[in-house]
Amino acid sequence: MAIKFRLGTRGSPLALTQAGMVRDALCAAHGWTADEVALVVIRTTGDRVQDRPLAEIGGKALWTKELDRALLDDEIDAAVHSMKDVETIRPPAIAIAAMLPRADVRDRLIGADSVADLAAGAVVGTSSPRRRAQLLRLRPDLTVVMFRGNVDTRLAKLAAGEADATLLAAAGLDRLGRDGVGRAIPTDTMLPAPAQGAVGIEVRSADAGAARIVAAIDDAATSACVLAERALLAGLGADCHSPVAALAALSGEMLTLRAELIAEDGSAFVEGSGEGTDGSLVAAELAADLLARAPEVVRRLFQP
Ligand SMILES: NCc1[nH]cc(CCC(=O)O)c1CC(=O)O
Repeated sequence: MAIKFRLGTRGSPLALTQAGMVRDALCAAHGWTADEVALVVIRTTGDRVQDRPLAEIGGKALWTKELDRALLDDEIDAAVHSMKDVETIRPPAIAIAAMLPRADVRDRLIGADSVADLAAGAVVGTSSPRRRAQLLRLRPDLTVVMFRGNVDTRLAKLAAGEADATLLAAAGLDRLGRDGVGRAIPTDTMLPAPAQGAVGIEVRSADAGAARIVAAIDDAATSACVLAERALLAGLGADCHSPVAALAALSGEMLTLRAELIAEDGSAFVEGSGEGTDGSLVAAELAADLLARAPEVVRRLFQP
């Protein structure tokens, strides 16, 4: 047996599960056996530093920098990512080549049945500026404390009483077999992060062979929606420090994109939507529209 393809992944349980899903999809598409696809675990700065806010140690690049290097150094043929963690602007030498079918896009609340049901003044653990802003907008009485670490770490912190509740992506919980954990929050109550629930695969831009291999497992609707959500981030000049939520949906050729920008303390926000057949155009127009209508405290968080 010879290795036909090398997939780079982070080493967290969720990352390994997602890389396994990509391996299975590649095997099904190309008639390979599992041992012909190597999973190469790359340790990232984000995995090592758990005790400080991501913003302080450098943001989203923490998760992708080492995988980018391994890809560019030809140690791997493709890198598997949660698309939510992939920076808005990618190096020209790296291309997003495919996405798996999107999972449940919603956040789940763990510790109460709904945001409205949280006790007055409850403490909620999250390190996501979006979740923090959305929670405080809905419930200004809540106290939001920093919660980092992988899914298991956060559930352990909750069990240890460090907070009354926490929010996690349904996609991550489900993929880790925790489908019974928490209550899904409707997207009308809490719009998810751009690209939430999508697993993407990147290749070297110059590697047409790898791009072709990976394209065989692309879910076109997921790619169209997630690329539109990412184009919105680009139009806003937004990154992982930005309290922005966005969700696209496809109906035939028509793409609908909803988004909201929220002040970090939840005190102000702007929301809007757009639709059309060209996702990047819809995204660019919605970004401009939101910025034009945003209250000053919200607008100054964004630098297009
Ligand atoms: N930022 C961490 C991260 N990146 C992707 C997921 C979940 C899986 C997904 O959204 O695809 C999570 C955990 C979470 O937000 O609960």
